[in-house]
Amino acid sequence: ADADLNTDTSDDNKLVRPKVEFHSLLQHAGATKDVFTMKEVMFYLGQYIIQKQLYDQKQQHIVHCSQDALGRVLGVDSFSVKEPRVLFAMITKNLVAVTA
Ligand SMILES: C[C@@H](c1ccc(Cl)cc1)n1cnc(-c2ccccc2)c1-c1c(C(=O)NCCN2CCN(C3CCCCC3)CC2)[nH]c2cc(Cl)ccc12
Repeated sequence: ADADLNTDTSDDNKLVRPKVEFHSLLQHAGATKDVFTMKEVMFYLGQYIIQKQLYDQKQQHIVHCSQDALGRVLGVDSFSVKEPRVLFAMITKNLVAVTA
C-alpha cells in the first residue's frame, strides 16, 4: 500500500514524490525535479491549468479536465478550486510521501 501520506494541507513543506503520469503533468508545467513540497505541487498544477486553459472563462474557479490527462489522473471531469479538501484528496492519491 502507498505510504501513509499525511495530507495535512497546512504543512506546505511536506516532501512528496509524484507518480509517473502525474509527474509528467508537473513537467509539462516546467517542473524539473522528482521530489516536491505540496506547495510546489500546487504551484505547478496551477501553471498547468492556466497554460492548457482548462479553467472556465466565465466561472474561473471551475476547471474542466475531462478531455485532459489531468482529468485522468484526478479521476474527475471537472472540479472547483473552491473545494481544496476535495482537490487535495484527489491529488494525494497521485503522490507518495518521501520519508527523509
Ligand atoms: C489559491 C489557489 C489554490 C491552491 C490550491 C487549491 Cl487546492 C485551491 C486553490 N488558487 C486559486 N485559484 C487558482 C487557479 C484558478 C484557475 C486556474 C488556475 C489556478 C489556484 C490554484 C493554484 C495556485 O497556485 N494559485 C496561485 C494564485 N492563482 C490565483 C488565481 N489565478 C487565476 C485567476 C483567474 C484566471 C485563471 C488564473 C491563478 C493564480 N494552484 C492550483 C492547483 C489546482 Cl489543482 C487547482 C487550483 C490551483
